[in-house]
Amino acid sequence: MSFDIQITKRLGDCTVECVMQSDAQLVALVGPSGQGKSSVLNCIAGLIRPDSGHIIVGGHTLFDAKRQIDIPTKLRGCGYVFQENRLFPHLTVEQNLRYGDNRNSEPAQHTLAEITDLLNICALLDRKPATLSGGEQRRVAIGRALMSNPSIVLLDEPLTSLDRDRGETILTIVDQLRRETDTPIMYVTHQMAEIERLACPTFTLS
Ligand SMILES: Nc1ncnc2c1ncn2[C@@H]1O[C@H](COP(=O)(O)OP(=O)(O)OP(=O)(O)O)[C@@H](O)[C@H]1O
Repeated sequence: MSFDIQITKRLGDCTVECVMQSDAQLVALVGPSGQGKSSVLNCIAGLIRPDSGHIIVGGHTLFDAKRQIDIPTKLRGCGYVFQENRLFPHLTVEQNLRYGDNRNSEPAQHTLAEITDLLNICALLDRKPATLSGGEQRRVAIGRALMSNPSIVLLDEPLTSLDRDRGETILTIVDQLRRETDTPIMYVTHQMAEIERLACPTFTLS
């Protein structure tokens, strides 16, 4: 099973509950703003700790409260594309990409050349993030995530602040990732149009 998740996490006054079981390589997590979607991604990435439950992705148990399993963040292999990109402003695009370079001992799934080609960012390698458009920054952030040889790709509202054409470019890249790799991908959005376009199983939080 690609995703077997059942967690609760208290955030301030509310408790987020996520239940997700799917064999699909790509799943979407949808819901209105403030419902806890990013917090679920943070739990999967190991940035915050659920209060209860388990997280199993691609057959790997990342967290299990009962069995006292809590794999450290750096060993979880999450390629996380944050809503706000979080590129390093003092590094060039190439240095940002190489920061994520093959952070585990597995053979690299993709070379720098393949990733820059896939994302159409070859011409940007010497530029700093501040000189890039929103769509270019998002593609570099996706590239950095892919360079880490991820076991899971987490995309947090990747179309935020992009116009329709640039958004479509990102959706095409997600489609390509789905076709060309078997890496589980979780796609967070609050836009039903994106879900319809990706045609993937969709989960909500309670
Ligand atoms: N450390 C925290 N302490 C208290 N409340 C928190 C904490 N982290 C998040 N929250 C609250 O939990 C709720 C869920 O936040 P989260 O960012 O996960 O939602 P989201 O669904 O991803 O929202 P958006 O779509 O706007 O990004 C929000 O109300 C947020 O204010």
